[in-house]
Amino acid sequence: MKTVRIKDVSVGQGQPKIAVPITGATQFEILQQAKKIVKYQPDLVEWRIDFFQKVTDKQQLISTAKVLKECLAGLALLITFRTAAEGGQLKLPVEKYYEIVQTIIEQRLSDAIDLEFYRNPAQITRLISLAKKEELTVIVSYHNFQNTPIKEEILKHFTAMSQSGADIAKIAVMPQTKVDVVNLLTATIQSTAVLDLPLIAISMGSLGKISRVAGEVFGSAMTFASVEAESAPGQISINTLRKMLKELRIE
Ligand SMILES: O=C1C[C@@](O)(C(=O)O)C[C@@H](O)[C@@H]1O
Repeated sequence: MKTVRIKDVSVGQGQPKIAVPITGATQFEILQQAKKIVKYQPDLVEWRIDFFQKVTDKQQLISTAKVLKECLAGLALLITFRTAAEGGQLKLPVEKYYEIVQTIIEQRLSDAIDLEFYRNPAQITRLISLAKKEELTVIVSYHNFQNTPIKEEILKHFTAMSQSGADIAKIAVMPQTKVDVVNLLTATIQSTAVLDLPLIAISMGSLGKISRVAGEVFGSAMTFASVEAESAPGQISINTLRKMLKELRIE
């Protein structure tokens, strides 16, 4: 599988890389969480800006990102605005979403950006190109907090995402049954065999926890862990996750 760099982190090779989300509502909370997270030295930090109360205030967004970057002392930063349509915290007109994402890219506020693949295709294509031009790594994503599509559909999602020009493709879905979890894992194995980009595949909730620890076996290149605050159901605390990833290493 092709590997992709986010800052100094090589994604798509070896153990899945650990990302820890920041979910603070205020700059104070964001920096408090960041300070705690830095102590655990994950591979990446994800700032979930849909949790940030001042996200629509451009100057606040820029200044908070700058202090956050300093606080992270060199750790790679991914910025994500998860829209309400895909399980995020804040309902905004979609135009505002494009505007916020554009600010992050143009101001180079992070090393990587999450772009929701199923927003307006022309806008997403434009933002992917812009991010590449500004040298941000692009993760295109699809989330479904209700259920897990059938295996053929997951394959179609990954294939379509791989053709978008993005660097990494991510799918996070909610299982209703054990078979849903297996289908996600199978679709991930099959997709990694034919697609030339790192994939991230997450089955959420307690039923899906296995997908968060077994990425090296099934072909998922990144996993999201918690330091106190979770950003999605089923996330495992970073210390536990580290032990499990180590145990499941393929020699
Ligand atoms: O896309 C993802 C994955 C995620 O939803 C999870 O299930 O761990 C957590 C989100 O913060 C992140 O943006």
